Amino acid sequence: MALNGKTAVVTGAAMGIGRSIAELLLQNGAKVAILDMNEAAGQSLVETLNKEHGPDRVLFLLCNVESGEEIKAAFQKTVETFGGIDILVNNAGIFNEIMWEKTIGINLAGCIRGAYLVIEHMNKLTGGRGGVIVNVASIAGIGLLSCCPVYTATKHGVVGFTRAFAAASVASGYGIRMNALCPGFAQTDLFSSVQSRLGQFSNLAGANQELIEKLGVLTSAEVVQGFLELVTDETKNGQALIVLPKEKKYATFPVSPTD
Ligand SMILES: NC(=O)C1=CN([C@@H]2O[C@H](COP(=O)(O)OP(=O)(O)OC[C@H]3O[C@@H](n4cnc5c(N)ncnc54)[C@H](O)[C@@H]3O)[C@@H](O)[C@H]2O)C=CC1
Ligand SMILES: CC/C=C\C[C@H](O)C(=O)/C=C/C=C/C=C\C=C\[C@@H](O)C/C=C\CCC(=O)O
Repeated sequence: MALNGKTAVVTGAAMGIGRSIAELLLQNGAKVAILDMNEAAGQSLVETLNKEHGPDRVLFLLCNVESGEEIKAAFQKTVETFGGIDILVNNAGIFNEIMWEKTIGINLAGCIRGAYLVIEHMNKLTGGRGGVIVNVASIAGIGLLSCCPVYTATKHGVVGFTRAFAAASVASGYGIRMNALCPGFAQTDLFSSVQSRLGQFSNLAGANQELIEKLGVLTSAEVVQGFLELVTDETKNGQALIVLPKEKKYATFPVSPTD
């Protein structure tokens, strides 16, 4: 898929990794709808991006991914403004082992909500032109982080949903690909807040710090280096791309009887 002229929706794009993804898409010629619940940050970013890329390439829509109605309205406004949706990036996420139900509602349920609500705009069986969905999971969706079992569970859920949705879409003829981006630690507001949101297993903060020192910390710009291939390479479907400071690699999974 060539990006020039395509329309992308990025959730949680007012800052952090989502902002870097939106900027990369704009730099490659796409039009971008930025969905976020942080109105001040979203409006400020759009003003910046309008100056850099012109007034008709980027749109900010206030949207909480915990609400199906808000996602549905944002997708409809995007279609009315840009004429369709070719790319969805389910990026919005939080880290909070104390408010763990909220973490599940945003990281996993928010990702599923976005995917299921964008189908009507992409599905080739109902007049769509196909498309690609990238879910921002984490390397904690492949291995585990003992200090945060709920966050780990949400990201494992995102990876599992990605692989199963990708297979179902092919089997159904939707023409929609789905892949997961699985970064390691990255310097963002979420990362900075982790220590104060560890909850049940906050006693393991030291082990987490050792892991951070061992693996290093990515910038948001480094995180999205692998993102483009998940969108543009039409052979990538149901894949999970791990991005660490020293390497990028596709995760491998045990062969299952249903493969
Ligand atoms: N920072 C890190 O170390 C890593 C982050 N990730 C994942 O990357 C994604 C982005 O995280 P960061 O950029 O680090 O976080 P961040 O906190 O810097 O940015 C997250 C953005 O999402 C928005 N957001 C949060 N909840 C929302 C909701 N309910 N509805 C709409 N927008 C919402 C926030 O307002 C913010 O603009 C998350 O899914 C996170 O789990 C994955 C691996 C590593
Ligand atoms: C404590 C959580 C800190 C930040 C949250 C952030 O959003 C995030 O997701 C960071 C994840 C970082 C994980 C770093 C290392 C994980 C290591 C083990 O889980 C091994 C994982 C996978 C091995 C896969 C492989 O190498 O093939």
